[in-house]
Amino acid sequence: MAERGRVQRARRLVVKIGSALLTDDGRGLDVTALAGWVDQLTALIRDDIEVVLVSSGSVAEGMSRLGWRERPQHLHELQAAAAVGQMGLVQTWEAQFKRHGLHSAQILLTHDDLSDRKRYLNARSTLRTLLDLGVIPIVNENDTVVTDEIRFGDNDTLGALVANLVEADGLVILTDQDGLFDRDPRKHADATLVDERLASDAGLDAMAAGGAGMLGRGGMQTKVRAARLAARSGAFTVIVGGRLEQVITRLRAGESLGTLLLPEQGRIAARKQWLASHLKTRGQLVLDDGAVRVLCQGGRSLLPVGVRSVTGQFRRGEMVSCADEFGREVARGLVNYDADEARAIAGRSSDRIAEVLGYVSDEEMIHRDNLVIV
Ligand SMILES: Nc1ncnc2c1ncn2[C@@H]1O[C@H](COP(=O)(O)OP(=O)(O)O)[C@@H](O)[C@H]1O
Ligand SMILES: N[C@@H](CCC(=O)OP(=O)(O)O)C(=O)O
Repeated sequence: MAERGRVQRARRLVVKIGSALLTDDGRGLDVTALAGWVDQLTALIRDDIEVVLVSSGSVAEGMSRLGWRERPQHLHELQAAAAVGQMGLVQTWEAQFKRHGLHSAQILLTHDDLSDRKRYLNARSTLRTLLDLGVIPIVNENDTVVTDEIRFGDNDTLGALVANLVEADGLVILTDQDGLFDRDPRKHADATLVDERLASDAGLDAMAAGGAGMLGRGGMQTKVRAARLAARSGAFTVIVGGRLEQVITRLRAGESLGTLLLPEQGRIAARKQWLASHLKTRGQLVLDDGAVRVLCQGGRSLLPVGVRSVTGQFRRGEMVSCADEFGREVARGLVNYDADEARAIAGRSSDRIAEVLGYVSDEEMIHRDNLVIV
């Protein structure tokens, strides 16, 4: 109960909606329900809360459009269904947000996009730019091209990774049950709803052991796992019934709906710990005194102008060490430019990056969120 204020205070949320909810249990896109969620999300956005939507439903909607009653066995059929269904999904989301004068954008990701450092930073910059522009990113797995080796597998995991990517305060998972119960409520009529736990609580696994619904992929197991992943960047997770009247608005008002799974540490501490665990550095940036001072005071990004020299070979997104003029390490961080580019823009002001490189991917050499002082 005590922690519900976190949901009220959140400034950036990832909201994931499952297949059964979106497609009215496989009968086809539930436009009325979708419109209801869009109305509530729009109210959040008007309140200056940034929202990224993770929408499942492409396979379920594709099956419904193609008149398939049973989930196909072959991967290429599933992928074909996803391709058909994704059209309907994005069209419907777009039309609904347009009613409120809001733009939306389709983002299809594969696991590779988030495991490759460079693509990770690109995905992150694009999502951030969309949020800055007031556009609602609508994310799904790129089902048409994924194979088993490169799939997230379920959108709960994808939702958590997106929450890590955009450093969301929280992940809200809308599903067809009112939340996480102590046992599968489809099989046990006396199951009781779990209100609040630490995401790391080992007792949650046994509760979530029942499988998924007909249309979903992961059931509660993937939702609990997603909550643990989200907790790694300090985000809370709410698992809640998407059919509850005004569910998003009521959560936002602090009402105790669904199950709240909490991280053990705050967002910034979690991120810094994650960064600090990257032991291997690929190169070194030697900073001038001004830059060293600014970084050590904390909370500031490293700009190219403060870099005197660059050693080593590294790529955008890799970890580099930052040292003062005497070679003493002062910080580490994920660098926004390849080594050759970093050399070319070192010592220059950010507004000259375009002139030197022909493009600007970021104004900072290392963004403050990706920097840890040592
Ligand atoms: N302990 C539990 N509490 C709630 N639901 C559970 C539990 N164990 C298993 N389930 C099942 O998980 C299903 C939701 O997961 P899933 O079908 O993957 O939905 P979604 O499409 O929303 O991701 C529920 O319909 C429920 O039957
Ligand atoms: N990318 C798939 C998502 C599958 C999935 O995870 O479904 P769900 O468990 O309902 O969130 C689709 O759009 O059908």
